[in-house]
Amino acid sequence: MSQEEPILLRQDADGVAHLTLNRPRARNALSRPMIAALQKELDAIAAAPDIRVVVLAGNGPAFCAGHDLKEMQGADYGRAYAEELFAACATLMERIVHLPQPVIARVHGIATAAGAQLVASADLAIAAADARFATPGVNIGLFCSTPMVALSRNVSHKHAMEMLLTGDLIDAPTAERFGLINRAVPAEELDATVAALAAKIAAKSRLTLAVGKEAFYRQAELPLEQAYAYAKGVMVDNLQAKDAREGINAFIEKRVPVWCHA
Ligand SMILES: C/C=C/C(=O)SCCNC(=O)CCNC(=O)[C@H](O)C(C)(C)COP(=O)(O)OP(=O)(O)OC[C@H]1O[C@@H](n2cnc3c(N)ncnc32)[C@H](O)[C@@H]1OP(=O)(O)O
Repeated sequence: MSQEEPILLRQDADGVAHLTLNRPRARNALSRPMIAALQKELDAIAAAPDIRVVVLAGNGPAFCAGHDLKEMQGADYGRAYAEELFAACATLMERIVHLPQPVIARVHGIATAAGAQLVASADLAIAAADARFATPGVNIGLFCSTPMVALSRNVSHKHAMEMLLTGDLIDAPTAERFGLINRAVPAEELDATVAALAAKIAAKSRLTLAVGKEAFYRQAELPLEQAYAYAKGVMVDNLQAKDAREGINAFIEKRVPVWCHA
């Protein structure tokens, strides 16, 4: 794949796919072609039986500086352009949440606005200790309404409001405290930490990961009683799967499971 492509894809032998935003000179600003390319790769990954985990990263000095403000200006801030842009962005974020494979955001540098939204939409996020995050739309008169959807589902009400209303950059330890990321690690440990996390998850059954990820998001939207009823159904179905039987048998027989959906 050419280095000029907006999205780079690399797949490791252990089932880990690496998706890299690749507009470093524009700090990986999410242009329409960039969003379309990312959507296309994720759609293909969703159907790929040999991919079990996805790592999302940015090339160059930043993870992602949000939507492409020059593209917006070039489109004269038109309503039709905006409708298409924000619909595509929402579809992209939903694609990440509904992807059968877990997604890990590997964050370095800056993650702002739609870049912070990507981090919040990922299932897991590991950041370099010097990474910084913000929803700075409020500073340019464009409130981060779509990033708000993912942000408010990840960090507390007051932390989300603080980020959205001030637009201030927060550092990685603060992002960890807010719950926007799992961990902040020294920059030189970022790749090893992400690789270890990805490998640990990639060793599980692909089916079990997909069942669990879908169940997590669906139950979170339900009232308690319905959530338990739904989760009960998921467990009943899950127990019928060959991988559940194999995992339980392997435990009892004190051996490593051999997944059917490896
Ligand atoms: C609902 C959601 C809304 C949104 O997503 S709105 C977007 C909100 N995003 C922002 O407000 C962030 C804007 N960018 C910045 O504040 C800074 O950049 C950074 C802190 C991310 C990085 O700073 P540094 O490393 O010093 O780079 P640099 O010189 O500012 O930028 C390098 C080149 O990248 C272009 N660029 C940066 N961000 C964007 C962007 N979001 N859209 C379009 N271009 C961008 C610049 O203009 C410049 O370009 P040139 O070299 O031609 O001067």
